[in-house]
Amino acid sequence: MPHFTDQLAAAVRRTGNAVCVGLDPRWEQLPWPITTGRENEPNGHADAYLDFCCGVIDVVAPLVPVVKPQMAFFEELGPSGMTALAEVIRYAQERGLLVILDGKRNDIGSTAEAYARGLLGRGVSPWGADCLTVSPYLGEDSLTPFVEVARDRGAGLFVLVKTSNPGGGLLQDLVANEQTVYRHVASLVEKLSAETAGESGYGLAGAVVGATYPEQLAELRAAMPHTWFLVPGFGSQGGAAKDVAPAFDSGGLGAVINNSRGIIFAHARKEYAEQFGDQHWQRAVEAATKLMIEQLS
Ligand SMILES: O=c1ccn([C@@H]2O[C@H](COP(=O)(O)O)[C@@H](O)[C@H]2O)c(=O)[nH]1
Repeated sequence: MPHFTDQLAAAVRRTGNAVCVGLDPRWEQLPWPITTGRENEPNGHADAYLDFCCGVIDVVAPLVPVVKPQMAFFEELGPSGMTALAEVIRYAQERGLLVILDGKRNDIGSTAEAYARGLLGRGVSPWGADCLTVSPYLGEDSLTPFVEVARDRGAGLFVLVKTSNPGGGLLQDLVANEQTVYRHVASLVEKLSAETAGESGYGLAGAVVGATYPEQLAELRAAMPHTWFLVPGFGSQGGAAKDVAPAFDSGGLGAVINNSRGIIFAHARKEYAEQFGDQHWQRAVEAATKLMIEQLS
C-alpha cells in the first residue's frame, strides 16, 4: 500500500499544484447564509461548521490535492464539533481529497499509540485521517508508534520542525551541541523519512516548516532530501509565493503550502468583498484558491 506521501505526490502531479486548503471554521467569520437561524440551535455551531466546510470542499475538490482541518476549532464545540469533524474528513475523502488532520498530538509511546490508532488510517478508525500533525518534543520513542501505525495504514505524519509563529524560535532556535534545536528535530525526522522512503523518494514522516521563515525553509530543504514539507503561514501570516519557493525540490515536488483564512474567508477580503460578499462566498473561495494556484505556479 503506498504511504501518504506517495499518494500526496501523485495528487500534486494530478492537480498540478501544491495548495493545501486549511479548514479552520470560526463562527464570527462565517458568512451569514451559513449562520442565519443557527445562532441559538443546540448544535447550531457544529451544523454550521459542517455545512461550511463541506461547501468549501465542494469548491476546492476539483482544484487542489489536499485539505487540512484544524482540530482545535471542532474540539472547541465539544461532542457535536467532533462529530462534525469526522463527517468533514469523510466528505473530503469521498470527494477525492487527501486529509491532513492538524491535531499536533503526542505523548509517551504507549499513549501515542492510541492517538495514532485513533486518528490515522482510512476506513479503520472512527477518524480515519490520511495524515496527522505531531509534536516531536517527547523524543523518538514517542514518534515510533505514529510511524508504525502510519506504515500499516498507508498514512503519514507531519512533525513540527520550525513553526510559523513569531515566538517559535524561543525554543526551536536554541543551540545545543552546536546545532539549533530545530536542526536536531530535522535530523530525527529525516532519518525516519529516509527509512520509509517510497516511490516518490519521500518518506512517510514529513516536516512542518513555516512560510514565515524562508531562509530556514531553504536550509531544511537541503538538509532533508527525503522529507516532504507542510508549509503553513502563507497569506494571513505574511508568507508569499517567493518565500515558499525554497520548500520545493528541483522537480517542483516536496511541499504543500497551506492557506486557511485567506481562502475559506475570502468573501471578507477586500479584493472579493464587493464582488462576491457573504451571499456568494463559495465563488470567493474559488477565486482565492485559483489565485493562490497561479501565484505558486
Ligand atoms: O507552524 C504552524 C503549524 C500549524 N499552523 C496551523 O496552520 C493554519 C494556518 O492558518 P492561516 O489562516 O493560513 O494562517 C492554522 O490551522 C494553524 O493552527 C500554523 O499556522 N503554523
